Formats: sequence, C-alpha cells, structure tokens
Amino acid sequence: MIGAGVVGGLTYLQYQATQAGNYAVDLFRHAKDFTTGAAGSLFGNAKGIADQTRSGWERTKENLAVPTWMQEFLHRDGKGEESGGPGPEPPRQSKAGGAAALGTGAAFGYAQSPEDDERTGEQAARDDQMMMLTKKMIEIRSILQMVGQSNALVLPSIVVIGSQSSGKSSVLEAIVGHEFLPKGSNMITRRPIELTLVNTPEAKAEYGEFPALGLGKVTDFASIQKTLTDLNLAVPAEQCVSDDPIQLTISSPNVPDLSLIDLPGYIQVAGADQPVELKQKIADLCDKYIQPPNVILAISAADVDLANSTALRASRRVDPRGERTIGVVTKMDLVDPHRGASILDDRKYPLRLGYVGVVSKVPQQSSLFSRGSGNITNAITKNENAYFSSHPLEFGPESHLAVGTTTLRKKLMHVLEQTMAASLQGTSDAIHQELEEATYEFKRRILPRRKPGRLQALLQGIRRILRPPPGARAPQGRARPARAGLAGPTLLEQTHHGPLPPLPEVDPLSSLPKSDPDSLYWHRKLDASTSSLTKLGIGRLATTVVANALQSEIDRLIEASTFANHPFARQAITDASQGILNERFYSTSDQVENCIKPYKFEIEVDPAEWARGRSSATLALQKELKACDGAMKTVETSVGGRRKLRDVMAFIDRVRNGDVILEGDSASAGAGGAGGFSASLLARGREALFLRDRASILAMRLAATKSPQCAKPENRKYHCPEIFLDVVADKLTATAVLFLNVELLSEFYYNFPRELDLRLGRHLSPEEVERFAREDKRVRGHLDVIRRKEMLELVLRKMEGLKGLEGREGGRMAERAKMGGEERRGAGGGGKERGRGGGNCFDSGVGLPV
Ligand SMILES: Nc1nc2c(ncn2[C@@H]2O[C@H](COP(=O)(O)OP(=O)(O)OP(=O)(O)O)[C@@H](O)[C@H]2O)c(=O)[nH]1
Repeated sequence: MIGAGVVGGLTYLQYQATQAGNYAVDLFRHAKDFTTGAAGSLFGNAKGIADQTRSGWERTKENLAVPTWMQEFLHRDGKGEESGGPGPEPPRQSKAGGAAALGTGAAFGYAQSPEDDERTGEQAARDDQMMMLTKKMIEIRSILQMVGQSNALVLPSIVVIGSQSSGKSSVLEAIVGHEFLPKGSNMITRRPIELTLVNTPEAKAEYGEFPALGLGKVTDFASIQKTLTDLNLAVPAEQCVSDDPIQLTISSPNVPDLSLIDLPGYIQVAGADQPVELKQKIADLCDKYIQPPNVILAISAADVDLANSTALRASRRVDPRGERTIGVVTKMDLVDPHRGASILDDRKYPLRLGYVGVVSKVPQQSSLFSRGSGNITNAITKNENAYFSSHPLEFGPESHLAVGTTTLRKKLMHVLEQTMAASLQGTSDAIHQELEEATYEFKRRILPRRKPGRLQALLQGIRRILRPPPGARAPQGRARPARAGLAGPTLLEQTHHGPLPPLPEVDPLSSLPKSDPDSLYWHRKLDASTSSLTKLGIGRLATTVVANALQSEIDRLIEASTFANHPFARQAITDASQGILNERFYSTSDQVENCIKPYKFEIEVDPAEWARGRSSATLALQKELKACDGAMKTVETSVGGRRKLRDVMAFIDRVRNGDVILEGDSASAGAGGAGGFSASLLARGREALFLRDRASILAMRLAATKSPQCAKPENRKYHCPEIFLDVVADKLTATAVLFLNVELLSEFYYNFPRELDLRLGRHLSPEEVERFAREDKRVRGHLDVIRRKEMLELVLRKMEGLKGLEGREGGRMAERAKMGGEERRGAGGGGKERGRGGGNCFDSGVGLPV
C-alpha cells in the first residue's frame, strides 16, 4: 500500500501542474457563464452604440466636416427658403445695408470712411448684389471642394502667373491689404496657394484660416506668412515644386470676395542648386491651373519688354484670343510715363479684358508698419495716386487707360463674377449629373439595407457569436473541478504524440509494496506534496490563469465579431476588460492566497469528502488505465500483430536485463536496428514497454484506492495518499474558485457593461461616433455617398437661387450697355475685339463697368 502512496507522491508534480489547469478549466467555465450573461449587456450596449451611431450620422451630416461658416450659410438658407423660396437675398438695407455698403467700399479699395465713398446709392446697391453672386459662388466652390474633386465641378478662380520678381506677390498683397506671402530669394513659392478672400462687411476683424491645418483664425498676418513659408519650404529642395495646393481663406471687411491662385514664378534657367527640369515643372504646374474656366492674371513688369513676358506667352497658348486674360503691368514707376502708357495701350498683344498698370510696391515707411496688423491698402493707393496723378497727360481723367490697384480690384471682382455667372449653367448641369449618380449609388448601397440596418445586422451577428454553443451551458450549481487532467491527457499526450520519457535503469517501484508505512522518509515525501499545493504564490498563479483565460475569451469574441474590423471599438473593449482585470488583480490574488493559507497547516477531511475523493481517484485511474490499453492496441496494430510486438518487447527486455549483449551501440540506439528488428520496430517496442509498465503501476494504484484499507479517512493520509491529495486539491480549488468568483468575476460581470457603456456607449462624442462608424469600410462608403448627395443637393438649391440673381444682374448690365457703355473705361482693347467669338460671357456685348 505504501508503494501506491509513494506513486501518488511521485505524481504530485503532475497534480500541481494540473491544478492550474483545473482552476483554468473551472474558471474558464465561469468566464463562459459570464460571457453568456455579458452577451446580453454587450449586445444591449452595442445596440446603444448603433442608435448613437445612427443619430450621430444625422448630426455629423450637419456638423462634421462642415465649417462654421457653411453651417451659418445652411442655416441662413433654410430661413430664406421658409420665407420665400430659394431666391436671392435682397440687398441689405438700413444699418446692415450701410455696413455692407461701407464694407463693399472698403473691399473695392475705396477710401475707408463713409464720407470718402464716392459711389452713388444705385451703384453701391449694384456692387453689393454683384458681390453677393461671387460670394455665394465662392461658398458653393468651397462646398464642392468638400464633395470631391471633379473637373466638371470646379468653379472659376483667378490664377496669378508671372516671371519671378515680376511683382505677383506685391499685387496680391495690395489687394488683400497685408504682407502675408512668403518672401525670399531661394524660390520660396513652391506650391500653389489657393487664396479665398471673403468679404465680411459687418465684422471688424481680419484673419486667415488654413482649413486643412485646423489652426483656427490667425489674426497675425506675420504668422500667416510664416506658416505659408514653412508649408512651401516643406517641399524638398530637389523636388522644388509640388502641385499639392495650400488652401488659405482670408476674411476681412476690406477684401472683395475673390478666389485667387498664386503660383510659383516662371524662371528662365534653373539655378546651380536646382533640378534641371525645374523650368518645365513650373511651366507644367502653371499650365494645369490656367485652363478654362479660370481667369488668367498675367503679370508683367513694365521694365521688361512685353514681347518677353513669359506670362503673356503662356496665356496665349491656352487663351489664344485673349478672352479670359487680364494683363497687369507692374512697376509702372520704373519706366518713363510715356513708355508706361504705350505698354498699357498695347495693340500687339490685345486682351479683351485689357491691361491695368499698377505701382503696388509698399512705400518704405509703411512696410514696417504693415508687418504688424496695419492695413497697407491706403498707403499703396496713396503712393500710386501720387504717381499717376503726377502724369496727368498719360494717366489723367482724359486717358482711356486703366491704372491703379483699386481699378484692378474692381476689374477682378467684375470679371470673376461674370465668369462665375457664365459657368453657372454648365456647373449646375454637371452637378445634376453628379447628383443623379450619387442618388443611384445611394439607392444601390443603402436603401436595400434599411431592413435590417447595417449595424443592426452586424450586432445580430455578434449576438449569435456571443451565444454559447449548444451543450456549453453552465452546469447547475457549483461544478466540481475537472480532474480529468490528473490522468488522461498528460499520459496520452506522451504515449501518442510526445517523446517517450527515459525509462529508469532499475525500477524502484518494485520494492515499494514492501516498504514500511510508518517510514519518516515517505511521510516527508507526502507532506511535501501536500504543501506544494498550498505554496506561496498559488493565489497569484490562479488569478493570472483566470484573468488570462477571461481576456483571451474576450479577444476571441471580438475576433469572431464584426468589431474585429473596428480598431477603435476593439481597443475600447480590450481596454475595458483589461482595466477591470488589472484593477482587481492584486486584491484577488491576496484573497485567494489568504483563503488557502489554513490548508497549509491542517486539513480536515470528513467521510463524505473522502468517499468523493476515493471514487474520483478511482475513476481517474481507471480512465488512464483504459487509455493505456487503447494505446497498447494501437501499437500492436501498427507493428502488425500481438505476436510480433511480444517478440520485440521480449528482445528489448533481454537487452535491458543484460541477457543479450549487442555489438557496438546498444539496441535502443541502433539506427539500423538490432536482433533482426528494424529501428522503427524497436521504437514501437520501447513504447509498448512503457505502456505495459505504466499499466501495471496504474493497476497497483487502483488496487490501493479500492482496498478496504482506503475506504475511510481515519489515519489514511499516509496509506492512501492518492485519495488524500485528490480531496485536498478539490477543497483548495473550491475555496479558490469561491474567492475568484467574488473578487474578480462578479466585479467583472458588474463593471464590464458599464465600462463598455463609458467607452463605446452614450458617452461618445459625435466625432468619436463618426470615427467609429467610418472604421468600417462599407459604412464609410455609405456615409460618403450620403454626404456627397446632400452636399450636391445643397449646392443645386443654392445655384437655383443664384440663377435668379444672375438674371437680374445680367438685365441691368444689358440696360447699361444700351445706354452708352461709357463705363467701359479700363476694358482696354475689349471693345475692338468684341465682334469675335461667341458663347463666352465677355462676348455678350456687355462692357465691364470698370
Ligand atoms: N518700384 C517698384 N517695385 C516693385 C513694384 N512691385 C513690386 N516691386 C518690387 O519687386 C520685387 C519683386 O516683387 P514681388 O512682389 O516679390 O515679385 P514676385 O513676382 O512675387 O516674386 P517671386 O515670388 O520671387 O516670383 C520686390 O522687391 C518688390 O518690392 C512696383 O510696382 N514698383
């Protein structure tokens, strides 16, 4: 009997290892119970997320990615429609009208006080209305930019081209009234700058915004300049230019509504440190932007012969009839006035929109001032006026030549307005077509999925996944810890799959049945086995096993659900579970450690526990014995029969007993076989020997547990250790499970849904909801289609309103044209060219009121 006890003692390691497994199995089941319960809350929670996401969509459609100005615009438009359909807004009256007129005056570059506004009321109202069309078109342009780039949907801009140092920046800055463009000798303008000017007549503040950077309103123009410089210099020197545009919006009561594009200046030859193909790259970039419907602002310096103007040459290539090019001659102060006048009166390179001469250099003393927040428009205008009025013969009131930044501003506004009006119908048709496509896409993708909704379906899938498989329902009451691991798998794994353990040279077990049951040596061995089950750290080990099992179960559930494609949700769920597990870890480990401490000293075993342990140990041994027999049969079949196996086993036995002496290496190591048996046959024989020995030990242990001596607990600890260890393991597991349940699992069960709610439920901001929804490729596609469709609808509504405005303005302009067209001053050779061409707004017989 003592032998059986010692065998039990020898297998304590196996016990110990399997205890962790027992905890895991038991607690895994608890985790499953939890998951079953949590499935409901997770589902409910996820349903909340779906609702949230849906309403988030509604909100984000309105709020997200729609800048504040557009929201205001939307809002205003809504009101407009309520009160009278999508007609144009009436010109502002009274106080607001005054402010608007004043603002418009400032935008035109007129003097900045009401007394200096020389315009008649009718002219001011007309200018206001004209600006309204451009303003709305610029707003529409910005919405279209958000819809996505398509050539058909691009509304016209004014593109500024010219050689390096021709004065492009100075002209733009004179229009804006601030020095804000990058300056420097080392080709600083490397990217197109898409500049949108927004006239804000009722506001005082002037500020810039970089929509793509999200820097907010930048009121310091020096820092706008710095940002532009940084963005340009970010293009590597070896690349030198990039066609990735920088978008900048400047809002001010002093700027007109304009959309302008500043481009890198043309160069004659690339510098030593520049790529050779730079000249061509710049030309290509400019060519890309000077295509219709854009208006070309071709800048040429007066001190350079027009015949050598790269800007005019480039514009002639794409606009051979000079119908959409405005010529700007800068640095008029650097040439003799007579020569300056003759350049502007040029007949060799006629442009329908004419030439304007400017002196846009900031006078020295105002330059320093302007680097702060001061406006430079007045300083430039005064300087210019002083120059042109000092040459009345060439540029005086009698002259038909167009000069001055103010004139240029006005011309730009009119030309852009007319170009925009001309593109209205074409763009509106293109938008109709895009909208049709978007509506089709919307119907195709979204309508059929309404029942059930996309996320609804996804969540149904999750519910299905979270439902435990049939038969995996939690057993009623507290389940006994699984002890199958005690016997079966470990051995079976070894016999069938793993390498065989080395056999002892001499079998010590054969002497065990005769050992003294009161031997101190064996008592100590057994005590050591028992105390190993309660050794320090077992609480931590058990908690780790459970926490890991729970976490991997959660991971598995996420992986199998559609949340797998949602990094955001995935992270949130993982964080939620890990957060709770980490928080509970130390207190749970301590509790488990403390609860099993008493077992270190004294373990009470009552008869019922003993009986349970005895039948459990018996069952485990029987199971393993059966597995051994089964394995032996498999080996028999694999070698071709019992007799053959018996022969090879007998041969190995003889070798081991020394009855057979092999030459060279031993039989067990012989690669080519021995005794007439092949190497693989010998390996199978060794396996069979192991199984035979194992079975005989198991039979001995079984006989011990079944013996009457082991029927009762009294003083049987050392006689029947197999049963005793089983009882101890059972008690420890039950106690540990109890505390793990209370300290870890019920806390987890309670907190997990709350944590999920916090991270994925109602507490998500609209931005997070949008981000979450967008992580799914298909949902993202749906959202994009919805957004595109809605934006296109919005744009169309606005365009319909604008058509009315354009009709009215067109009528007025035609009337004025009939009355004499004296306002055509500044249109240059336009009058002479008007007979040619057709279809363009500038061919309508309407002169420019400049
Ligand atoms: N006298 C005079 N100088 C001017 C005038 N306009 C510009 N300048 C000067 O000409 C130089 C070049 O002007 P910019 O406006 O920087 O020319 P740019 O075409 O933008 O130059 P890049 O950005 O290098 O292509 C500067 O020193 C200006 O001060 C003008 O009307 N008269």
